[in-house]
Amino acid sequence: MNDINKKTAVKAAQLEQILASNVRTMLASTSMAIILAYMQKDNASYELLIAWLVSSIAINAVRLAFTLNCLRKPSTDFKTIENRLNKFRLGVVVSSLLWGSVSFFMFTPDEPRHQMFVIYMLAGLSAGAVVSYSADIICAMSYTLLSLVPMLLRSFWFGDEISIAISVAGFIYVGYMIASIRNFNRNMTENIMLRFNAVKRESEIKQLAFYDQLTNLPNRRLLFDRLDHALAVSARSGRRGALLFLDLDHFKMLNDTLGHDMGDLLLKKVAERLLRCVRESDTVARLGGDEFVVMLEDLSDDIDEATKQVEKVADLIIETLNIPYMLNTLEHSSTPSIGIALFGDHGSSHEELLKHADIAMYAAKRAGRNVVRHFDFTMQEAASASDSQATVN
Ligand SMILES: Nc1nc2c(ncn2[C@@H]2O[C@H](COP(=O)(O)OP(=O)(O)OP(=O)(O)O)[C@@H](O)[C@H]2O)c(=O)[nH]1
Repeated sequence: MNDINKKTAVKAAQLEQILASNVRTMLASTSMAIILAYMQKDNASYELLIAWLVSSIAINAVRLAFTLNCLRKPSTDFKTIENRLNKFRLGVVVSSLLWGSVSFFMFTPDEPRHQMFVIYMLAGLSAGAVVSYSADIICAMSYTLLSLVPMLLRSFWFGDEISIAISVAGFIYVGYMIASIRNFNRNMTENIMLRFNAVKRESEIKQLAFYDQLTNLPNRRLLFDRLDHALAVSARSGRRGALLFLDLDHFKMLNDTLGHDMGDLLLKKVAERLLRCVRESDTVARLGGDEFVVMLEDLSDDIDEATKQVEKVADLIIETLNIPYMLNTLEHSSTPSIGIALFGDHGSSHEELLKHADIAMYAAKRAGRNVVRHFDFTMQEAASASDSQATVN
């Protein structure tokens, strides 16, 4: 997992967290703006108060609409996430500047109760910001500092003894808040990384358990899983399916003459070509060595029609795999032998189907290779007879 994925995961989680709490925050902030404006109606210029209130409500409405839009259309793209985070931060800065501006026109040293009320409101708001915005240190810090500190400074310079005491207490409070924001933010980032690493490990384990490491195709275990599912679906719907068992001809010779690495390269190229021959809903698996299996699903319910459909794919595979390969600088020709077994007609369990497709593939080898053979039960008798012959000998 690369750095960009890690960064994206962290930023996405940060954004998700701040967006999730922002609807509540916007409603609380708007209510507090209305209450504050009402309470200060006799202590500030009426025009300024109305302008401030309207601006606060407008910016909160824009931020709310932005939040709802992001929540409705989540993104996993790094650039989009970063862009949204920056816009969100801009909204936070504008909001906190508006709250900070309160210190210029709602500063009432002659009305200590009102003065305390304003400071109490701003402190409450910034405490809310620690909870809501700590996932992003820039949002949390700017909200706390820009909204509360201007009022504390004014109280300190222009207030009486009690205002100065409140201001000093306020600065201690801001110091605690900054420490909390940093702790919360560090813990959250660590949590995100732990979650991210756990997901990454899980996907690596799945990859090892269910996929072939050389070609990245599903392995035998995943093929059987999908085959069991496909057989159940086919039995219910009546739509047929098929297994194509494919073995490369004289693959050993390539290994012996050009080396194992060239053999590996051919196997990878064969896997790529096979994937191009089938629909996305079909499965191409590697059983091991030079053996591949293609599982076709959702074929016609009519046996003749289904047989034609499978033959068409098998012919396409033969044609595609017969095209010479470039193995580094060497041109190499390879052919496959293919055996076909149809769901239901040639077996109703994964073991049976695979065995029958394998028997058909051996019939294709015996027929001279680079051909397709359909399974029929006489092949099985022949295979059993030759097995018993081998045992007797
Ligand atoms: N390069 C490479 N070779 C492998 C791998 N796994 C198995 N093999 C080799 O694949 C070859 C399989 O050969 P076979 O299918 O038995 O024989 P063949 O030469 O293809 O002959 P026919 O199948 O009868 O046409 C053996 O030489 C194995 O050692 C692998 O992961 N990479």
